[in-house]
Amino acid sequence: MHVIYGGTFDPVHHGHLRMALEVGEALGVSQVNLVPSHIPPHRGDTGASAQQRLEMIRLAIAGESRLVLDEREVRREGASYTADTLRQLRQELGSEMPLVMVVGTDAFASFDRWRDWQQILQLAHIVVVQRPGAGLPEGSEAGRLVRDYQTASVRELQDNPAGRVMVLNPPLLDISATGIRERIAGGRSIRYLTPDAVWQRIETWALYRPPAGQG
Ligand SMILES: Nc1ncnc2c1ncn2[C@@H]1O[C@H](COP(=O)(O)OP(=O)(O)OP(=O)(O)O)[C@@H](O)[C@H]1O
Ligand SMILES: O=C(O)c1ccc[n+]([C@@H]2O[C@H](COP(=O)([O-])O)[C@@H](O)[C@H]2O)c1
Repeated sequence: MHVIYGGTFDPVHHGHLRMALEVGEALGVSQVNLVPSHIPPHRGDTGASAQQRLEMIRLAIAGESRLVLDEREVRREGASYTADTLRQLRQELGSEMPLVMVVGTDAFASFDRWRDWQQILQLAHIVVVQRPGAGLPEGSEAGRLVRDYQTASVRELQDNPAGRVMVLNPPLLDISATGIRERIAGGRSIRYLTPDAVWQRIETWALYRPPAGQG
């Protein structure tokens, strides 16, 4: 089973890293592949460049063999559409290998506005991770997919290449990249929200600070 976990990672933090390990363990895989977006299709500018976000992930996962950095979206450049990434992976992995995309409920809530979203389920399974405070809106397509496709067992993901939706409820850390950027902008500490090597790099690069004169 090949598991990918996409995100903006602006910056990567302990919430992402713990969630990746929890999901990897729940699915019984030895690796979870982190796929940072080059340009997230649905957001404004990122605070850190794509290369800086890659480097922070490298620092965060150094020495952790269960977490792997997949740089394909940054190398592809342009807007990063998940459907493109999954098509590329499907070609590489062949038609039989189970392919899983992990996504939090906050991001999955807008799934029916993702490019080629109907094709995504033909390419991969989706594991939806329930984030506290981020439910799936009543009557939304995302909510319907969870209800209609929801599968009970990891076994079903293993036995099929794509097309199942599974909801997981692992213990999560209440950390967001927005909270980290806001703390820095407000002159507060972000220590212990992200690995020390990432925290130090953010300091060195002076990321996420307000432009001079506005701080
Ligand atoms: N603390 C967390 N625990 C579990 N999953 C998380 C956590 N933070 C983010 N995620 C999930 O990680 C993926 C990538 O998220 P993203 O890079 O946007 O991080 P974020 O912290 O939500 O950032 P932002 O605050 O900028 O939106 C999404 O699927 C999101 O649901
Ligand atoms: O492909 C799309 O249209 C699309 C739209 C919104 C989000 N996504 C993906 O969802 C993942 C989480 O997004 P985000 O904004 O929480 O970082 C990330 O891998 C994005 O590329 C993808």
